[in-house]
Amino acid sequence: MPAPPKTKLPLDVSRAVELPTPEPDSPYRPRQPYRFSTLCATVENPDQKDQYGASSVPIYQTATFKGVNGEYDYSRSGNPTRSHLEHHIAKISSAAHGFAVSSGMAALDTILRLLKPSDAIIAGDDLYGGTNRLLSYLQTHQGITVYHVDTTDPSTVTPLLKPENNITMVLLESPTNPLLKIVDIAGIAKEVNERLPDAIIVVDNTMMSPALQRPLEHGADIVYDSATKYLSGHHDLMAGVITCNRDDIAKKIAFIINSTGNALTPFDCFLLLRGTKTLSLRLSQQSDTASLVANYLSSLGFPTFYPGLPNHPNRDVHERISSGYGAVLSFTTGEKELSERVVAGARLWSVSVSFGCVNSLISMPCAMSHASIPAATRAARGLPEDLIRLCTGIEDSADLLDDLERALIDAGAIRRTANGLERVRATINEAVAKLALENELAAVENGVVKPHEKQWVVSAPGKVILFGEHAVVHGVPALAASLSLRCYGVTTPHTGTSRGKVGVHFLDIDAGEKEGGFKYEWDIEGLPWDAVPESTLPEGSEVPLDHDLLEEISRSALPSTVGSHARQASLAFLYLYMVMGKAAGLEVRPSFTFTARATLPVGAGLGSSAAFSVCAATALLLIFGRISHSSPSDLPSPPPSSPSSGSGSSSQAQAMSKLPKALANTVNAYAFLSEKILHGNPSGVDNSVASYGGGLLYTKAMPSEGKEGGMITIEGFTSRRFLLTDTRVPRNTKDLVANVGKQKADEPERVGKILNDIRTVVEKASGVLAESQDEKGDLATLIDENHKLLDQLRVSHPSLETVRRITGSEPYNLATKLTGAGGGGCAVTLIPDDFPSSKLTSLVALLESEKFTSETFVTYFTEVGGPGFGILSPSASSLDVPGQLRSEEASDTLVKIFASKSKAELKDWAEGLGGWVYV
Ligand SMILES: Nc1ncnc2c1ncn2[C@@H]1O[C@H](COP(=O)(O)OP(=O)(O)OP(=O)(O)O)[C@@H](O)[C@H]1O
Ligand SMILES: C[C@@](O)(CCO)CC(=O)[O-]
Repeated sequence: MPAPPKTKLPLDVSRAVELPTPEPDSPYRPRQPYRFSTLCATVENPDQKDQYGASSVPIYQTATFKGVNGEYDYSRSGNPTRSHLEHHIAKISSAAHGFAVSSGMAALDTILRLLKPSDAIIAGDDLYGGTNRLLSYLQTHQGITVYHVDTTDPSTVTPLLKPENNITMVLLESPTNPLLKIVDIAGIAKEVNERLPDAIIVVDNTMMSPALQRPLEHGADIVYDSATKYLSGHHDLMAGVITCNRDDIAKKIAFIINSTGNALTPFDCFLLLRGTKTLSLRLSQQSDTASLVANYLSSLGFPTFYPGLPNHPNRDVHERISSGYGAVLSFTTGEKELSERVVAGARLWSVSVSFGCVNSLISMPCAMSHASIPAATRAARGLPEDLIRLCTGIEDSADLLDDLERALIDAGAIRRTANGLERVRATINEAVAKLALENELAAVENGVVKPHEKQWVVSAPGKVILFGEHAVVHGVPALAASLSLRCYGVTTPHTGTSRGKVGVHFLDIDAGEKEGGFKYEWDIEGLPWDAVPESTLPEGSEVPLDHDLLEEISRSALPSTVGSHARQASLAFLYLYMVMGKAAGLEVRPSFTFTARATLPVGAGLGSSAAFSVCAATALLLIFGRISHSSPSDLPSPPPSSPSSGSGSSSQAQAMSKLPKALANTVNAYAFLSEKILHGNPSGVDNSVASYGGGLLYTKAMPSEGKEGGMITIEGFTSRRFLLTDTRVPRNTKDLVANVGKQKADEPERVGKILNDIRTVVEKASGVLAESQDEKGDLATLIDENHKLLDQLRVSHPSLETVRRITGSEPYNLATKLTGAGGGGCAVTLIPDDFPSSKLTSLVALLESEKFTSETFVTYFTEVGGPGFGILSPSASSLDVPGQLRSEEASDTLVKIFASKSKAELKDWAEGLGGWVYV
């Protein structure tokens, strides 16, 4: 186990003037300003000398003071014990002003009273339940708009910083609780100051305390702490502190505290002052222990969230403004019940809410501190139900580790083997695979091996849209989820005569599988590189498609004989290759073949184009070395969620992810470009589902209408059963989407009404799915309604009506609708939980005997809600030639096997290749 980093405690020379530094002993050996622990221990206010020289600040336990012109008259307005405390807190927080109130929430309430009705506030989407509750109250009772965005991704904040949004406050917290996500406080503060100079930046610093982080030094206007936690340290009082440098803000805060009467009582001020004297000492030991525990859990393969771990996302951002990693960490076990057993089994770790105490605590946030956030919102925000939070105290770290280990063993989360402790459950394999992938990526980054000299294997899921297809292109939300049917992509490095060429091999399309698919190679230098603009990656939430470049590639790189499926797919691949290639500016451009094959039916409405696009984007990002072992984020992420949705984008993916979210954002942004080539005017729902996986309520951004897009994860969808029927009637999404667009332009009123009706259906369906119960069968009615509305948009087809007739008739009585673009392709049928399997078998037989073209219908009974894109970890692969994927022979063998497997075998074969790492 690596030794934990020692917590560095800060030395801030810039504050020297304010410090009670003694006179220099001699001009040649001047004294340094006091270090932080000295500052903590030294309670000294030169303006308030004690009349008797008391070493400890006395408790002025009095409500009133006699006289008329004295400094104090009434303890609500001021009290000497409180003045001492406030001076001390300001001193250790690099602040000009400090205030002490009755709790952390009282501190936030005081700050939020600076807002006026119609003001708007930006806040994170991974907030403490109490903060969330207070913000929700302000929204409903005070006319304040709250934009919950993923503040760990600054690009979700920037688009909101417009004067018309009336943002007057930005509320940040870093690391967040309980997922320890890092927010770039300094970066966001700079951006806010530039764009909205009047907006106030508020930071909740409770997790770090002034010992490890002083946000006022990094652009914050107001900082508050729940002093119940580290500042007091003993869980024997409730208190909140507020610090700031601006006199105008301080004046208002003093006014609010005096008016509301929430100032801290004298006795609690005394206790808090006493606690702060040991702050530095406590947090130093607590952080060191947290680091040990985090490394221990992570080495066992538990997904562990702690900023001190080498792979913690944005660790570098944290290190820029903090001097330690804190004493809170969290981890998941993979199962809620397992986590419950671990928590119940701990002895030394007390089961308790809150943190910051000298005693170690263990809790399950979803059942405790975050229980006030509704379950659906928690899920949408990516808070795993099995998350365990640990807050380390000052006990001996060996005792704490021993106690935790016993709890993990007793709960069945780990077991002893001859080789030591081992995590029970298959997920240990994922951890190994991830480690191997990271090593491979590190080797690429360190120049040991060129990324295009390696063979990469990637995959991405197809999708089923349950509600809202077509309408989603025009701004209506859609409900969709990933499928276990996937597209797979393999890159094979070129050697010999193929060097200098880039090729594609699409095994599923045009010539078809039997003939070996479509194969083509281009002379890399012969491609129209001059047509690629210098920078095609502008700032903003969406990367636009360069139609001139597309036209040029189409004209000069593809002969007219290439069929439409292969033409579109080749165009999308070449476009991404050239855009990334130009940006990479390599002397020798990567020479390889990209081979694609899917278990999904191509062009049947199950998102084959998006799965293909995500595979191509991922493979190319790997080839160009753009996927590093530290998460890249050179493309903007998806749009932030709307205030009404109250949730961050793709947050489920984020919390559960093994591949970083920033990477998923980059993949998704490129895949969206490819989808624009394949679909013409896509909504982005298909590529988002293929990138992030799971179930999504997706809304497209409509900049022309000033509407922001967003997505939230939906759980209820993925626990249901669906039967998919492919009518085998070929259709083309691009044409169908264009046709609906034309109807909308020609008949705005008729189409506008249909779109509105679809919106109502989607809203009702989201409600039913969130309830997770559908006793009245509402979902079936809504499926039927949605199909009829799609029929009015002229995207149904007689073959789809045949599926509806069969599934809807006796004895089945099931609801069916088209899915995807319609015009043929697939239909989706909802199968109730209690639907007998014998009936299902006879229904499938009936459907599979039906046909519309020369091919009979094909049914799929596939799982929904699986992971997003995946990368095969090369060194964890169990290929015939283990660990030698780089050799030409091994590469060749891999593609040959890939092409030779039957569709039915492909999934198991690909999964059996070794360790896959997914989003
Ligand atoms: N496995 C694949 N190999 C190569 N190209 C593919 C593959 N799958 C899809 N494509 C590309 O995507 C196109 C199909 O896209 P289309 O949008 O019509 O169907 P879909 O994505 O399955 O349906 P929907 O968008 O309605 O869900 C193909 O013509 C081809 O260009
Ligand atoms: C028809 C459509 O709504 C779904 C295709 O799967 C198009 C899109 O959203 O891009």
